[in-house]
Amino acid sequence: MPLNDFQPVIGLEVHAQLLTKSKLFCGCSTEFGAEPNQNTCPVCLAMPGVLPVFNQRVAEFAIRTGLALGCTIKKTSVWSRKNYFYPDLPKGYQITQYDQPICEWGALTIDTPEGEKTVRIRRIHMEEDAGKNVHDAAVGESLVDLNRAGVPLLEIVSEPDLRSADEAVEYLKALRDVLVYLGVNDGNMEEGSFRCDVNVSVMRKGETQYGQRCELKNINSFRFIKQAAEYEISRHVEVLESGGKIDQETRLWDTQRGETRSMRSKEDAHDYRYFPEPDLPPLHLADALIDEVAQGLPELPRTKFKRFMSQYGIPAYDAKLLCAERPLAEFFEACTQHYKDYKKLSNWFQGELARLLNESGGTVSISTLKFTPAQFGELLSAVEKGTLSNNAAKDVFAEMFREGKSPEAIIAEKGLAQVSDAGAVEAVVDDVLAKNAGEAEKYRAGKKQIFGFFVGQVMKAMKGKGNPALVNELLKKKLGD
Ligand SMILES: Nc1ncnc2c1ncn2[C@@H]1O[C@H](COP(=O)(O)OP(=O)(O)OP(=O)(O)O)[C@@H](O)[C@H]1O
Ligand SMILES: [Mg+2]
Ligand SMILES: [Mg+2]
Repeated sequence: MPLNDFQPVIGLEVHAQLLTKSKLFCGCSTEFGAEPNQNTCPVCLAMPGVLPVFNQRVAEFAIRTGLALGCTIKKTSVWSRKNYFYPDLPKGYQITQYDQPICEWGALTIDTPEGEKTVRIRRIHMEEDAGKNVHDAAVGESLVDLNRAGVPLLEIVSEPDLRSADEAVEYLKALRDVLVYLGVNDGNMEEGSFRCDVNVSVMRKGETQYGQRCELKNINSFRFIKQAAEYEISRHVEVLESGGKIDQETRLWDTQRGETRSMRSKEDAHDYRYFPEPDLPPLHLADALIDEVAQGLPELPRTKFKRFMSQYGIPAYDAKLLCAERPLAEFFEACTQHYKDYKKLSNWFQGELARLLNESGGTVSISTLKFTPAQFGELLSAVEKGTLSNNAAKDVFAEMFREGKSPEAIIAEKGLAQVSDAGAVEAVVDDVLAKNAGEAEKYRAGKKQIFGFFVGQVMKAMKGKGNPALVNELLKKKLGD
């Protein structure tokens, strides 16, 4: 298998749209989904003579991201012009950062089958997004929407430290989780607010010199990223095995055909004729601002995940699911104040809660739940105490989810309380055994398989509300087991 003779090498450039209200250099809204060209002004339309004004919030978001990823925050960074022509870029250049970005040298830890791995992050810089070309084949027109022009982006550039498509996907998932936790990005790949260029090369095993890379542009799902990277790795191996050579290229992923296709030969930095942006001074950051941002950093997903395992004694699988989203993790922690069997609590999160959220089709989220952590705790405690059967608890929970009533009120209203009073259950057991004396005789004589029949009779008499453990226990006792 020739593939095994080669080592894939992958480096990722992530473009993350920042969740600021206004654009990078003007006051236009960054909101997604507005009518085309609604969120524009002379600055982002690139009218002659306009000047950019830097949105300070963007620096705060960049610092927050840089600190979370362990980067050095540069006290001085510089804006540059990256020149290229495209219809969605009316200025003819993009304002970005080049040789002096705001953050340098950080890292992100990911899980691989071989254990934890640290992927180096070379740089994070701020830049403006371009507009969007919309190709309408039906009318045979290409249209330009400039709502996105000037929306702030962070470009987060990894070192070529990834060694497989799976590792690349792990890195992207971990990075997306961090950005969403920080509140700087919404993580939405479909809408393009989290996008990624995948740089792929291969080298023969044992070599130290990296091969020529190809850059796969803007792939909008983890699944496609994995497919595209794997396709590209095989393509490189095939070309090299047959004596060919890889050209530095920008390639597209064709979802329909499941293959990558050449788009253009990859430009080198000199093609862009980068130079310092004359309309913006270098950005100087005060220590006080960096300190303030550092103070406000939340606990990050990986730290939280590890803490959940140790503090609550739950398996990695559970901790991972619970920490996938910050509101979910926070709600779980709030519930732990009211119910102490953390594994059982986690099971309810994965089972009933996840099911109901899913069934709501997105109309209910963790942040809009109608019941409180205390009520969730009350419900589970009622099951624990035997006041409520597990099945009845599911009905009560669904009602809490829909109506936001307290479990106590629902249990009373629906008459769901389970009978755990030994005297009351015993009376019914005695009655059932008296009415079925013949069957009881057979049981005592060895026909043990009819035990379920007695349980059924007792439950029927109690309209399903007998505490099952107690019913079983008393029946066994009375039947002489
Ligand atoms: N031989 C290689 N194989 C795979 N990836 C590589 C290789 N060399 C560099 N890379 C990766 O390619 C990416 C280069 O990104 P960078 O932003 O520095 O430059 P660029 O792609 O030339 O610029 P642009 O932002 O204009 O696309 C990095 O993520 C880096 O890790
Ligand atoms: Mg880049
Ligand atoms: Mg690139």
